[in-house]
Amino acid sequence: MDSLFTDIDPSSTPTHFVEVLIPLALPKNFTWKVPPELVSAVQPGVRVEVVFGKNKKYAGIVKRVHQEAPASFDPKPILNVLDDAPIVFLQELAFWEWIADYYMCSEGEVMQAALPTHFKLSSETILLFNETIGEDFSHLDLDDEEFLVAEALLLRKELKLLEVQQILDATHVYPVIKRLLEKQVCFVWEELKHTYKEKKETYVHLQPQFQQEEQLAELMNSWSRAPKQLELLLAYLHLLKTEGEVKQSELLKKSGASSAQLKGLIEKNVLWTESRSVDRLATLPKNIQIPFTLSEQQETALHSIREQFNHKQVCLLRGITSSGKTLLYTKLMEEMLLQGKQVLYMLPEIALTAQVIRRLQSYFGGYIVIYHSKFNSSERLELWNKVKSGEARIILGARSAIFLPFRELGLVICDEEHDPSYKQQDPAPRYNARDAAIYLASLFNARVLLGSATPSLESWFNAMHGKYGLVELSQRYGDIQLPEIQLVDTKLVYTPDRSKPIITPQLQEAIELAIQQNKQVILFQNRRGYSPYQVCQTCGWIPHCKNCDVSLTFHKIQNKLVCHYCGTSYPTVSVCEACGNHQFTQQNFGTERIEETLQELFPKARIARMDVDAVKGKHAHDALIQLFEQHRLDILVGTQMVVKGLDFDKVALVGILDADAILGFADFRVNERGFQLMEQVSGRAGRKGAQGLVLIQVRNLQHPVLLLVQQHDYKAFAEFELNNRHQFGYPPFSRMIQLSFRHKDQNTVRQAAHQMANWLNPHFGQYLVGPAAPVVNRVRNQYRMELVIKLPKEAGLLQHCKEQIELLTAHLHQQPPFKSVTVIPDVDPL
Ligand SMILES: Nc1ncnc2c1ncn2[C@@H]1O[C@H](COP(=O)(O)OP(=O)(O)OP(=O)(O)O)[C@@H](O)[C@H]1O
Ligand SMILES: [Zn+2]
Repeated sequence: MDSLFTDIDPSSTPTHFVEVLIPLALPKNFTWKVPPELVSAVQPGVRVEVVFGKNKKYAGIVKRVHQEAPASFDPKPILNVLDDAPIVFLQELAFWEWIADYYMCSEGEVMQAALPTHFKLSSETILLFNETIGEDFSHLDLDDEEFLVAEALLLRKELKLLEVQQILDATHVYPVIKRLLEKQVCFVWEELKHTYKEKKETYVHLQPQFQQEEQLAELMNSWSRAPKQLELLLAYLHLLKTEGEVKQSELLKKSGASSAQLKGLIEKNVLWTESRSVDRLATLPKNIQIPFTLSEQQETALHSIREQFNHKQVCLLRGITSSGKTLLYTKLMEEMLLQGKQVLYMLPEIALTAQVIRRLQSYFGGYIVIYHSKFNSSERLELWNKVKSGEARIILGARSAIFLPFRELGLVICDEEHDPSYKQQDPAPRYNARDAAIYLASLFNARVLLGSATPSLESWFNAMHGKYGLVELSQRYGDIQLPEIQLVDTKLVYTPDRSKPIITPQLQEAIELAIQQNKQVILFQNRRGYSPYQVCQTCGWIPHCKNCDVSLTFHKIQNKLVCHYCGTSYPTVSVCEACGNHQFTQQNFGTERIEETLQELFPKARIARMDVDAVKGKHAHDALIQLFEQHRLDILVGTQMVVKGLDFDKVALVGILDADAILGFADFRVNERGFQLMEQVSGRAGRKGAQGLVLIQVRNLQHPVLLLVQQHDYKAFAEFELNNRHQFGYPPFSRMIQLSFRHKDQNTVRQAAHQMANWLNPHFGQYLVGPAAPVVNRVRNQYRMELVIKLPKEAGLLQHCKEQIELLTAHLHQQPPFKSVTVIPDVDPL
């Protein structure tokens, strides 16, 4: 794909122009002129240095080289070409264009999201000195200019690109920086979003000369008189086989050997050790080892998927919880690997746990690489290059992995395809990775497998109407029954202050029984913190955030009130600001309070909480999962986090503590979300051995969704809910675009939203909903209004509507009072 523009002849006279993407939200791409001496170096996908605006410089990406002089202005020349070969392929450029177009943002914004930091340079960029390089640059082969900047970096530790400009002749800066980055003299500074500590671990490897079986056998034969060493080596080989790679700590534990004995083997040049960050991309041997065979049902399903792929690009696999969907994916991945194709395997971010990673690594060794948001920029770059070169073959990643530079993509697997976290909310591009992946795959003529026990209604609808293929797995692996679901009526439970009971007697009994039988329990509540709000007992006053229009959540452990929208925390209140009274009640309950209650009820049980407060950073999350997996915990209480794709053997009981809160949400997707959540969390129970039990605590027992969850009847649910959607013209029967208006003044934002609605009215009047203030109408001191357009699925209508919105937004911004109103379009909002 590294194709050059072959029709460009540098000696010919016509002027060449380039359309360049720069990382800004511009209404359209800009054009620059190519000076004759640079013509031979420009091609789509390379970076060029350009000046934009008064004096801002950017490294932009060439999208197109052409000879059509712009009619209305004389373009400035590009200053430099930074890359010899394209850093992105033509497919990426086409993909970015599609995303920008479909999700209504600029290609520059897509580029900003897609590229590793390392590639993104602008006048604002800050360079950080790489301390590990030391003070001696002699081995780095720096030229004079590189040396000058390296010296300055050593001295100052960080430099703005503008400052580098002052050090060097201004025309040279970007190419010099590019080379210094490649030589790792410096890094591009990026805002550190995750401040967890890097965790180091020592890994043990076999020296290459013993990786051949014969040599190894010979070595072990010669050791008959060194049993301890032999034992150590055997333990090593065993761990290698089961775990994929060997940690020093585990090896010593398993073999019972001492560090001195291990050191002996290292000195003998049999083993070697390496200390690396746990997240660092593992360099496992490249081999495939798939130790299981599919059940008859799984085999049939695999067959059907292949069959569907013969004539459909996308296939939906609906397999009930614990039916073994992962194993089907594994077989398909193996096939792709053997054909020399790449596979993108997507999972929601929080499902990307060590449990999943370890399993896949044991099947595919070094063929598999992992990509998620916790990686730092050099790791991302390393991975980027591995994908681009084709070395990485199976890419396991979260949403943003769709932006990697695939070379020969053959298959995309989107697991838990219904998961809302595939949709990026902020900032632009507000894409849905599942849907975007389907477009991406089409550029490669690759296939897409969507998998879920509870598919989104959009995908189900597409499968029902033949747009996608459909394959089903309707039995759990090992023919275990789906768990029995019982409803517990919380109205019948007395509490002194007439609040909702946290743990009903029935649930308490079931937990006791499970623990007695040496089983585990998962409890689900979709609220974190201690209590969602405190209410003044006398006048009903509730403490609110000063920046947002929401009540504050009490966090008992920190002893603070926290706003879950902007993150601001406040001291707890003891005096009502309205009436001066001192008595408050805690309304409802979050995970913190449940944990506290459990500790009182089950003082001997080992209890842990899994929510974003309890597991800051990925390691804490993984550590908890491991504790639970090893049965060093009895009860796990958590939010959404406990729902995603976890596979534990010993969970006999699942409790859903407040189903009314799940089903009482004001959103047209509430039933769908409720069904998915309850079915998925139920699915954690009884995966191995005996049938599990689920208790759902609820007031409104008559809710139709509950009955369907109880019967595990996804199809009936889908039919019921599709009926509702049809009646009210919601997706999948329409396409939605949501316009969000934000401004610090409430009147201005209201007027702007109404103005926009009036303008849209003649064309789209019958499809407009609102404008209206959302439930939380002020966040971070910005007032919000929303206008929703529900478009019938008619050819051309969506495009026409997007064009109108863009036009009218520009128009709105020309009206003086609305100049600074932010208008955010969101296509297919979730
Ligand atoms: N053919 C098989 N051989 C051995 N074990 C299997 C087989 N199929 C499934 N299993 C086991 O059954 C369990 C459930 O499989 P898996 O996790 O793939 O289910 P799933 O369909 O992804 O469920 P969920 O949607 O709940 O995540 C796993 O522990 C898996 O190893
Ligand atoms: Zn707030």
